[in-house]
Formats: sequence, C-alpha cells, structure tokens
Amino acid sequence: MKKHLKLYFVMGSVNCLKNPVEVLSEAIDGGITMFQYREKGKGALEGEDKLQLGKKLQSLCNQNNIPFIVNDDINLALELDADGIHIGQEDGDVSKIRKFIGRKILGVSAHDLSEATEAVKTGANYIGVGPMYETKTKLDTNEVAGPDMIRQLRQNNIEIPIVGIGGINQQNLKPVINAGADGVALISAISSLKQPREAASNLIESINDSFVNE
Ligand SMILES: Cc1ncsc1CCOP(=O)(O)O
Ligand SMILES: C=C1C=NC(C(F)(F)F)=NC1=N
Ligand SMILES: [Mg+2]
Repeated sequence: MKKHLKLYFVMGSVNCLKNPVEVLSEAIDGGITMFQYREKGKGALEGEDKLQLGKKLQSLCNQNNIPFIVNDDINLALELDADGIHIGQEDGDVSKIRKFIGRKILGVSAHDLSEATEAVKTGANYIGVGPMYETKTKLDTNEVAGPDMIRQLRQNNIEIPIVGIGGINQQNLKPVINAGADGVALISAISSLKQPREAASNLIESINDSFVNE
C-alpha cells in the first residue's frame, strides 16, 4: 500500500484543463503511482457520462498497473469493479462499507487523531489527511491542518499508511513527507497544467528526493 501512495493523482473532468483521458494518460507516463476518480463539484458528470468516463480512466490504469480508486460513489466503484474506494467522514459508516466492498482498498479522510484512530479501527487501508495547505479545489474543506497534523498522528502511534492532501505542489511537498506521510495526493498540481506528464515527472522526482534525504 505505502509504495502506491507516493504520488496519488486525484481528479475529475471539472479539474482538467484538457481532455481528462489525455491528462491521465500523460500523468501515468510522468510517473503517478495511484489514481482516484473524483467526479465532483460544479459541472461534474453524472449517470451514464460519469460511468463512461470512469471506464476509460480505469482501463488506462489497468493497462499500467496503477490502482484505480473511486471517490465517494460506492455503487460506481462496485459497478466498475474498481480496485478501491475513498470515503469522507460524511460518506457513511466505514465498518459497513468495509464489509460491503470486501478486500478492495478502503481509503478514509481524517482531519484529526480521533478520526484517524476510528478509521484504523474500522479497517481503512490508508487515510488521507488534510488540507495540508490552502486549496481552491475543494470548497468545503476543514481549516488548514498542515504537515504537523501528520507528525502528531505518527507521534500518537498511528502506523497506517498516510497520504497528505490539499494545496500540495513541487515547492511544498517535502515537509509533508518529512512529517511522516507515505506520499502526497493532489489535483491541480497536475490536472490544471498544459503539460501533465512533465508535472507528474517533476513531482515524483521531488518526492523520491524527499525520501532519500529524510
Ligand atoms: C479532495 C481534497 N481533500 C482535501 S483538500 C482536497 C482538494 C485537493 O486539491 P488540490 O491538490 O488541487 O489542492
Ligand atoms: C477528500 C479526500 C481526502 N483524501 C483523499 C486521498 F488523498 F485520496 F486520501 N481523497 C479525497 N477525496
Ligand atoms: Mg467525500
């Protein structure tokens, strides 16, 4: 699990500057290690359109052995037979969902020690902790937690794989790794750029450097 979390690209059609299939294809070439289909926000696809785009993105991931995770939408995750699902605190009872999805990857958002502890107890495979920094991508985030939140979780013996998320880019990712995260999750640092391949390549290089000099 930990090795997949190094550069976790999260995106939906509304986040992309150009065709989402092209964006993901380039991001995979650039070196992302995991993908989350998060079709959410103003203008997001729904129903059949959401399913069809999901299928295209999933096949890109399958061709490249990249885990394909669906955000929030359990029915879509099961219909696509996705590799896993990511849910927030408001997306339902984690232990019920764990039973429902069997051995698929289960990611849970956590904003503090109590939510992280709860997620571990109910069988999450990783937790997403944030927001690390200010972000304009998700409008209803909790207040900025910062990399210190990850450090605090590790100091309280939270051993589960952790990925930081929120406002992360090449310039500010090192503190997130140094705080004890196994990787970074991000949207606009790849999806909003004209050259997603180059963006992903620069990001994974910085991430690997951060681990080497830890
Ligand atoms: C999904 C999510 N959860 C916490 S912040 C965020 C948005 C991250 O987007 P960006 O990487 O563009 O800041
Ligand atoms: C709200 C979210 C928080 N964390 C993550 C992830 F990075 F995948 F863990 N994904 C989300 N959609
Ligand atoms: Mg959610």
